[in-house]
Amino acid sequence: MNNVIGMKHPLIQHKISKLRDKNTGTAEFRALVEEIAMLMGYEALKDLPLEDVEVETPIEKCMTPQIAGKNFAIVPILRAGLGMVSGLQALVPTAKIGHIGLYRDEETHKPHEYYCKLPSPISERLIVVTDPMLATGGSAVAAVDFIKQHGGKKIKFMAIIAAPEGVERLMEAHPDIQLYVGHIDRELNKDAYICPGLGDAGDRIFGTK
Ligand SMILES: O=P(O)(O)OC[C@H]1O[C@H](OP(=O)(O)OP(=O)(O)O)[C@H](O)[C@@H]1O
Ligand SMILES: O=c1cc[nH]c(=O)[nH]1
Ligand SMILES: [Mg+2]
Repeated sequence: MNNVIGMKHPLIQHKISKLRDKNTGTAEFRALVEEIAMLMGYEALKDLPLEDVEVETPIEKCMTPQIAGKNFAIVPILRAGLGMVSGLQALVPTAKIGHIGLYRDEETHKPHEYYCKLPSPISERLIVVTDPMLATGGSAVAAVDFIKQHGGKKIKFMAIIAAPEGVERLMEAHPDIQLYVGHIDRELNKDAYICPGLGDAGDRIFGTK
C-alpha cells in the first residue's frame, strides 16, 4: 500500500519497545509517546507548506521560508491521541488543534462520538490526525469521515502501533490519506486488542488503570 509509511528509524523502534514493556510507568510512557510523535512528525511534515517572509539578518534583508502556520492543524482522537499533540506542537507551535472525542464500546468495539471541535476553515489545511493505536480501524475511519464531512481534504493519520486489520480497513475506506505508522503488529485478539501491542494506550498515558 503506497500511502502506508512505516517508520524504520532505530530511535522510534527503540522507544516503541519501551512503550510495550508493562513495567514502564505513566510518566515515562507519556514522555515516550511525546518523543515518538515528534520523531514521526519530522517524517510526516516533510511536505508542510512554506511561505517566504522578509527577515533582516545582521548583514542585510532577505526573503526566507517559514512554515505557514495557518495551513496546519493537529487533530487528536481523545483520549489517547492527546498524548501525541505536544510532540507535534514542539515542531510547529503555531499549529491549530482540533479535537475528536471517541470511545470504543467494550462489547461491540464500535466507536461512539462524544465531542468534536475542528479549526475553521479546514479545507485548505494539512490535517494530521493522531491516535497511538489503530486496532479494528473503526475509530480512525469515523474520525476521518467526520473531518471530510466538515470539508477537510489533505489528511494524514499518525498511529504508533497498528493491527493489520486496522490498516486495511482505514486505507480501504480512505485510500486518499497517508498513514504514518510506527509498527504494524501481528493481529487483534478476541477483545480487539493489538497483539503484542502495549495494552490500553489511554489508560497508560493518563494512569487510569
Ligand atoms: O481501531 P479501534 O478498534 O477503533 O481502536 C482504537 C481506539 O481505541 C482506543 O481508544 P479508547 O476507546 O480506548 O478510548 P481512550 O483513548 O479514551 O482510552 C485507541 O486510542 C483508539 O482511539
Ligand atoms: O490494543 C489496543 C486496542 C485499542 N486501544 C488500545 O488502547 N489498545
Ligand atoms: Mg483506551
